[in-house]
Amino acid sequence: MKLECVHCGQTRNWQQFIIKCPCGGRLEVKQDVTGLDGEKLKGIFRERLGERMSVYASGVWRYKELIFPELPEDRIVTKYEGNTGLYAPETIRKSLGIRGLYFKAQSENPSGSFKDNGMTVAVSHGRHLGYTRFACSSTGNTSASLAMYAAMGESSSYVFVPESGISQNKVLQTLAYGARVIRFDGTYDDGIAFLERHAKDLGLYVCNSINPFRIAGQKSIIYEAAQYLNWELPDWIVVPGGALSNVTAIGKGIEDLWTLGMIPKRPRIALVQAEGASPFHKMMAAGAEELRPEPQPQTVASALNIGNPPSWKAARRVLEFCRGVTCSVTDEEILASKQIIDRSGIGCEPASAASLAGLRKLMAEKVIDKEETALCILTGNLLKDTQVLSGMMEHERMVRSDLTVKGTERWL
Ligand SMILES: N[C@@H](CCOP(=O)(O)O)C(=O)O
Repeated sequence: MKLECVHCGQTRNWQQFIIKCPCGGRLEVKQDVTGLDGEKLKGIFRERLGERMSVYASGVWRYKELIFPELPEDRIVTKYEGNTGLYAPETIRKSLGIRGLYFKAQSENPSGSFKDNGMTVAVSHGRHLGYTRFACSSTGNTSASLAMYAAMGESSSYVFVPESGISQNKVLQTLAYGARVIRFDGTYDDGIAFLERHAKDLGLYVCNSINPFRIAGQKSIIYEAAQYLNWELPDWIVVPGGALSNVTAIGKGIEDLWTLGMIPKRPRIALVQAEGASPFHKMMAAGAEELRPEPQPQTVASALNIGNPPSWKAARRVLEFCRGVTCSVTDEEILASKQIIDRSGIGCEPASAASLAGLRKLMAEKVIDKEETALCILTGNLLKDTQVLSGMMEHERMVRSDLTVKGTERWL
């Protein structure tokens, strides 16, 4: 495994980790999977499904050969992340009129979001290199995940959290795991810029998705979905997009499976952004060469409140590889889809519901055909954002009762 700069192409080994190449480019993990035997791997991954309390019981480290083969097992910090549900909600499928529909609930991860898939790898790597101080900029899910793994690894975490536009629950979760929370006036993007400039001097190991080990771990989301579906993925993978780490990781994961002949066809990716924070979609729709950052991103889906997504170049490359499309959806569309997902019993945070909102929109626009199949990625847990929930709460569904059988017609 090597780290390669996406800008100048310079490579370094994974022990010589830095968050940004001296030329200013971002680093990517380059792993040559061509020597691996896809069929043999399927057998190994199948056997590991029976593991309990070993690192291979994790739904990330089950795929270690494709993620970080060099890392010694005893350096892994795991909470048996991954292993999340794949659901086929029949009522929603029927109401959409699509041939097949799945939800992959990354919200069922130990800290309640998909960040755990990547964080276990980043924190394990950092600790192996000898770091004891970990940091991130966050709208809340990344910080909660980092704080949890840092605590598991008996290390410290320092998280930079914007003063506004984020969910208080996530900050409380982060504090509860013992992180030092540094609040600031600005956006997630400002926090990233600060860490890129100062983390090295402060001795901090950065755990945002600009860290390529996060992306390597998040590839497991699509490996797991493929394994659960007997190595045959649906026609479309629908992914919400803020910082764009998920779409990047899923695209790279698909590329690995395809290169190794482990899947018979390459699914397409649909990337969905919230309208008030959609610089990537705007760039793609305009056929522009460069992303124009949005200084004031604004959406009810707080996890998507990102105006300058760090992974946009990598995301564009994977969309090319997967013949991807992009779209944006309004806050109203997001909340309407969230209600559908919540009432199916699966539940999710607002950002996750952008996937279903996007699927509905792309079907209405006939980009996705009803004869096709789709898998929506749900990124965060329903209880991650109770502020939004109380705003949505329908009080007419609550009634008072004096606990006598009289008046039951009001609620029965
Ligand atoms: N929604 C994210 C913001 C992006 O974070 P990153 O982990 O991709 O850097 C959050 O939870 O902070």
